[in-house]
Amino acid sequence: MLRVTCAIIIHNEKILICQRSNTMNLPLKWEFPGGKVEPGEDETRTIVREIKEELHLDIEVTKRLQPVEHDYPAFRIRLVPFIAKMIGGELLLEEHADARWIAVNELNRYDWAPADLPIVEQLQVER
Ligand SMILES: Nc1nc2c([nH]c(=O)n2[C@H]2C[C@H](O)[C@@H](COP(=O)(O)OP(=O)(O)OP(=O)(O)O)O2)c(=O)[nH]1
Repeated sequence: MLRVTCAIIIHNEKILICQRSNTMNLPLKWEFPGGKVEPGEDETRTIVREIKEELHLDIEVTKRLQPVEHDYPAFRIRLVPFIAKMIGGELLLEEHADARWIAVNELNRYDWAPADLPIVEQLQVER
């Protein structure tokens, strides 16, 4: 099973969502940014590292949400979501096609990676 972390980054009451590029797996799907946990790596460390590498942002994790398990045709994923706040840096996209700061009530306007749908639902309920 592929272990992946993702971050729901909050800043000025908006959430950062990112669109996967054409060349990535799940092309042009929207996601919460993050990436694969490396062997022996702590998940919190993974998410802080990935957000810095991919977006040039500094984050502080405030909460870990319930992990989601999802079966894609070619692999199975365990996606661990973290709520985080932006504490520094300036957004610069290293890998993604697009990124937007949006309100919670705009989440359902986007074409999400299937594994993210339970997280999107959870965020809307908790609002
Ligand atoms: N980052 C991220 N990946 C997600 C999400 N939902 C989802 O199904 N995925 C899938 C897409 C990919 O198959 C996998 C994560 O791969 P990735 O390409 O983002 O991770 P990475 O940066 O560590 O990978 P790599 O480029 O080093 O190979 O998880 C999500 O919300 N965020």
